[in-house]
Amino acid sequence: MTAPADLIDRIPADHLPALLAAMPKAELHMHIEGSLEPEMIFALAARNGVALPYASVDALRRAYAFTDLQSFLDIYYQGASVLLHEQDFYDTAQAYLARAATDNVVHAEIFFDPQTHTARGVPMGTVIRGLSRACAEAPQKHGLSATLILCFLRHLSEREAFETLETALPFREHFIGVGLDSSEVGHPPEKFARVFARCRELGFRIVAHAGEEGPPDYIWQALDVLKAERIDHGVQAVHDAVLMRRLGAGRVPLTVCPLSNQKLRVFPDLADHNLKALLDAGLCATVNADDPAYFGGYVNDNLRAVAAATGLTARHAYQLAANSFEASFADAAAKARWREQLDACFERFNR
Ligand SMILES: Nc1ncnc2[nH]cnc12
Ligand SMILES: [Zn+2]
Repeated sequence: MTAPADLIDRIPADHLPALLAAMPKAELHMHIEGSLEPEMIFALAARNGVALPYASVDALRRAYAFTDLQSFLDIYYQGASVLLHEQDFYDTAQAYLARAATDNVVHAEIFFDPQTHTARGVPMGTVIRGLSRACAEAPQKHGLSATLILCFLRHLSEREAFETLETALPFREHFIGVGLDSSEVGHPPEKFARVFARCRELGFRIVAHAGEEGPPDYIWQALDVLKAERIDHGVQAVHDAVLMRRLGAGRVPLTVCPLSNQKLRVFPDLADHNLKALLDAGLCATVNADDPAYFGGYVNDNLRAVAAATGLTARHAYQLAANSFEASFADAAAKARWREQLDACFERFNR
């Protein structure tokens, strides 16, 4: 069943914030290291005896004044340095999953950056076991399903990516796919062509950050060279009409992160964000939090803010939730179940 358009259009506009919060949704673009709230960074630093270059939680929060992606990444990698033990990774994922459930997230595909940790001497197994245990418990504990996607850091070399893949393979049943993140400009997807070819041979799902700050050409490379099934961000696609047609015709999902784009000055004024244009062009765009602890909000905060700033309607809301299910790597039965929950939610708001 699909909620009929006229039913959706009868939902009063002032119900939209509540509808956005209540509707079931999948979150497909969030970095677990980016869910470390300042309080948790300080608590883990104390637990593990890690020295931080900030005197207090407030001082750390005051440092979150980013000018671009790199200015954020420098602080983000520093924050992740408090994660040392399997329990730290478990606690971090568990805190995110509990929070996501309150936003009516029914399914999460979670990025992790192993190189951030292995470079500090943390074993790969420590990272993956901790995160994976929290994901495995999520259905019972929080009523949502959760899986992991391993991301390669694109500012590092192809060789280091291959080494990371090798080190992670003994744990391959714990992650469903691979992605590409970190400093985009100057590190095009084609730098990792051979790594991703190997990952495809191994049967991993493929995603890549592209077109966050980088040009549309990076999105083409992610699609044609890496064979990415989803593009993370992708908002620069609007500058290439041929690419827009390709993304629309192929229903290639874009995992868009509005508050991230605002805070990293991709769209300094959220009113200028192009999410609505992407949706109205028929693209499979979704809304996600990226790094919620750093950018001022979780997925519902993103939905609420971008809807208010750009004038989204109930129909856009329905499309965003439906797109998030379509774009997920879950099986068809789960997708059909979530779609029914979505329709039931919209029907409740119509009464
Ligand atoms: N927005 C972002 N872009 C690239 N790499 C990231 N790692 C964490 N957040 C990221
Ligand atoms: Zn991201």
